[in-house]
Amino acid sequence: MKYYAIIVAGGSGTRMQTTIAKQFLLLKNKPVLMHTLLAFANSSYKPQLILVLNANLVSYWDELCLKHNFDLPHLVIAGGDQRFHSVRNGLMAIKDDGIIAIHDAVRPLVSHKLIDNAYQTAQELGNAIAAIKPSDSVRKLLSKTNSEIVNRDELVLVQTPQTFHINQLRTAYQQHYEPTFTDDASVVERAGFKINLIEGERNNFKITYQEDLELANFLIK
Ligand SMILES: Nc1ccn([C@@H]2O[C@H](COP(=O)(O)OP(=O)(O)OP(=O)(O)O)[C@@H](O)[C@H]2O)c(=O)n1
Ligand SMILES: C[C@](O)(CO)[C@H](O)COP(=O)(O)O
Repeated sequence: MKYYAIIVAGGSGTRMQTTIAKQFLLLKNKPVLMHTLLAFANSSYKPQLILVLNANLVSYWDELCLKHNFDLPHLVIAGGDQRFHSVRNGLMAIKDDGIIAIHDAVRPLVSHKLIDNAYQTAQELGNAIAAIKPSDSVRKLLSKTNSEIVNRDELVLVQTPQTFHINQLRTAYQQHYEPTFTDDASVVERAGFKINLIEGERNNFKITYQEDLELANFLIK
């Protein structure tokens, strides 16, 4: 069986409001993205790595690799307008069958235990989607001035890795893009496949705002 990981890093990080996109910012003297690639490279499944980047930033990435002596083998693919298009571009680079994990470049604290569980469960069940239970209370906005409580026991917060038999993901990504496709599970579910949740990790948060980067700097080893 062949194992792959697509690390999506084609976004512009608008919510972070930094000049350099968040995936290139330094965490313990190394770009966020390098920590993420190393997490997958060091997992038991040793996946082949596919890195999706904004086409305009490929030479910048090459410079960063030289500067940080980063020589981990990986294939670089140009991203697209939305995360959906970036994943699809990465997927098109793979011709074989096997098991594929899709992971946000900006979740560098993902553990080897979670990565290994994701590959193993997807191999057995077709897919595996990391998720955690909300620890805050949750309310639904009804209007600008009105809201109502939601039963949080019926909700989970979805993370990556989202891991699939490649054929399942290929079938799903033949669909046209829809704004509700905010992750890979939503695309695969729309194609008619059952989604299998696995236990995610609280530390596997998505670096989105400045405070997330500060917390990641504190936690990363
Ligand atoms: N066209 C896009 C958009 C997003 N991503 C990637 O998808 C992951 C999750 O997206 P998000 O955290 O929303 O990143 P950005 O889109 O960069 O952030 P923002 O929404 O704040 O602009 C990130 O690793 C991001 O680089 C991507 O590969 N291609
Ligand atoms: C894929 C994801 O990280 C799962 O939580 C999330 O859906 C990405 O959403 P964003 O709109 O790209 O931040």
